[in-house]
Amino acid sequence: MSLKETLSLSLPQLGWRPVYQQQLSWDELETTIPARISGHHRSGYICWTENGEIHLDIHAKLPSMTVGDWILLERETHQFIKLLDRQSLFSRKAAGIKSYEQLIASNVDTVFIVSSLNHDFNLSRIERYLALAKEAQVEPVIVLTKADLCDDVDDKKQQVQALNPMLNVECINALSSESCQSLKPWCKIGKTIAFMGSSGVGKSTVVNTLMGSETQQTSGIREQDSKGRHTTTSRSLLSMPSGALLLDTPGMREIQISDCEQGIEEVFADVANLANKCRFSDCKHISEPGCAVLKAIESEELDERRLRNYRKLLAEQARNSESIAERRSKEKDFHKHVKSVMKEIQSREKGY
Ligand SMILES: Nc1nc2c(ncn2[C@@H]2O[C@H](COP(=O)(O)OP(=O)(O)OP(=O)(O)O)[C@@H](O)[C@H]2O)c(=O)[nH]1
Ligand SMILES: [Zn+2]
Repeated sequence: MSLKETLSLSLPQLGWRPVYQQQLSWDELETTIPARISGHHRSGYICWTENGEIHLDIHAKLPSMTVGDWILLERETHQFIKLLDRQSLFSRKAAGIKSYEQLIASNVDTVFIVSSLNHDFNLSRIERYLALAKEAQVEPVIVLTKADLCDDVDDKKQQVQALNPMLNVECINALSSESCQSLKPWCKIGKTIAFMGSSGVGKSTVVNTLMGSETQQTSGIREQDSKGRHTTTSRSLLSMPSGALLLDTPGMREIQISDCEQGIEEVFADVANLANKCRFSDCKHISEPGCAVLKAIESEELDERRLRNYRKLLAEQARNSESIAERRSKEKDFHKHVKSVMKEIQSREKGY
């Protein structure tokens, strides 16, 4: 482990706040320092502290951790002490397997769900990302890009707003710094932000515009290794000119719906509320008498597309969770098989 020179950010600039501080005992206040995981490599974690960067080697006693996590390190030796409770977590889970959870990102304050206003505009896709954000317990902001290429910006904005009147929806030209100013309220000092959205919608463009001229400097902070050579270490947490922290991992961009029922139920709370009013408690809303959902569609209170997407996402998340579970169990079987073969070889070698 070594302490390296890095951009020196104060604890509040790193996202530290009372909810983490409260988790420290009197003893820990004296003997430990807080550190935030800013990168993850095969051999270890890159941790940011108030006094610079620390590399934490992976060893068996470490819990499963991810970029964005807050941990405590022993003040002098920088030995790992504990992982602090997370405020939010993006992960992939497999249904029925408690121990299997692939962590993607934690302690994100705001996720920008990016969708473009041209031919990629798709309400169902936005709902899918909303479900992921809800499941992770992160505040979503819908960012509709390519406003400069769209003739009916207001109409499309209203369609998105109709998904939920409480939703924050911003329409921008991602190439214009002035236009991106509308995202600034979520990019304040110490706030951790992330981006989701399909390919080509303009995520990198928004990031580059928000980063301004500092992109190069921040995305690959150059540092010297012991021989004085310049090396670049990849980090997934980047400090932005506005003072916010951008959490950008490949996992975040590729995230799929799995074991996300809670998130889906929250995004489609209106459908669930209607379903509660159906005459039969096991109503499938297909052709049953007294179905409140079908009645709402008929009276145009509920968009049929929304019901279709609700069903589709529920089915998809069940399928994805199952396939993760299946793969996991095959992996386990394989490891068991390898172990038993190794045992047999060993006992043969010993001449039993
Ligand atoms: N005119 C205009 N072009 C935009 C806007 N946002 C993005 N673009 C263009 O759209 C293309 C794709 O943008 P990217 O930022 O690479 O999209 P992305 O979401 O990062 O895509 P991936 O990296 O594949 O995930 C680029 O050519 C951008 O210049 C916008 O608001 N207005
Ligand atoms: Zn019904």
